[in-house]
Amino acid sequence: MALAATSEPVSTLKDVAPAARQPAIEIDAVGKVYHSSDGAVTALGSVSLDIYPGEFISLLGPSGCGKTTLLRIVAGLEDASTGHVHLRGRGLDGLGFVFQRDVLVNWRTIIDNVLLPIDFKNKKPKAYREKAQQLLATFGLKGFENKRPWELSGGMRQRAAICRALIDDPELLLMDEPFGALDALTRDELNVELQSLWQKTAKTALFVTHSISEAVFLSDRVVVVSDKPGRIVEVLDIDFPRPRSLDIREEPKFGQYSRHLRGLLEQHGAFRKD
Ligand SMILES: Nc1ncnc2c1ncn2[C@@H]1O[C@H](COP(=O)(O)OP(=O)(O)OP(=O)(O)O)[C@@H](O)[C@H]1O
Repeated sequence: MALAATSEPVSTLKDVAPAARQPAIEIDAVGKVYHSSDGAVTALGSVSLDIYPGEFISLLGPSGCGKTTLLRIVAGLEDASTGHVHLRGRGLDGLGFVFQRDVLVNWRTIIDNVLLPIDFKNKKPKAYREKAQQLLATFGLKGFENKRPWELSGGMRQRAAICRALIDDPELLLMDEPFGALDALTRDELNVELQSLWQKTAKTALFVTHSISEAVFLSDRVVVVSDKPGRIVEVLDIDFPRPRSLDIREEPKFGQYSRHLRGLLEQHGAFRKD
């Protein structure tokens, strides 16, 4: 395990057969400048990263460093000012997105919220209803299909939002701090459920978080992004076998990874002294 900070981002994947080495997501020198009434804000410097099929990658960085911006550019919700993103496979049609807040539609039932992407894509919801029911059952929401979002807890709503992201069987799962607003126990529970689902379905996952331990627990690689304008300062391989239980957080290696990442975040602006 090499934990030394490097100035060059590392984006190679070990132990992968050459045929599988085509990235699922290629982020090539992506930069973003926002123009507002207060002037120009450079949210992202120049970010390059290759993400391989079936990888679980976390973006970890200080508030405002451009993590959401990068995710939105990958999802095609935002244009890059410079550089480009290339998605293999189904492209944007193969994306599932889970936002910071669940953004469920209050006037739709839970199952109809899960079916929303199917409606948007003008596919026949009937064919997907059984799948929606299965997904909701997998995420502990059996019996809540016909409730409205306000009748569910925050954790349950976020589970429903994950089901919605999965309904059209995406190849790429983009998640923007999906568990940030949840209590610690629910967050742990959902981390384990997410890992299990990701392992079963072999999706490529790009996950934004502020939590060092969540990033280490879930990821194959943790990408550390510097303070605004965001750039990659290091990509850390997390070498724990899968499936991982929450007990790995007690292991010395987990502590080493966490300390190393905390040190990088301190160096790169996560803990301001002002
Ligand atoms: N639409 C916009 N117009 C102008 N500035 C924006 C816009 N969206 C984001 N920004 C600015 O770009 C920078 C990066 O924002 P972004 O939301 O990507 O950061 P982040 O790392 O996801 O933050 P957080 O972790 O707090 O969610 C911030 O300074 C933000 O104020």
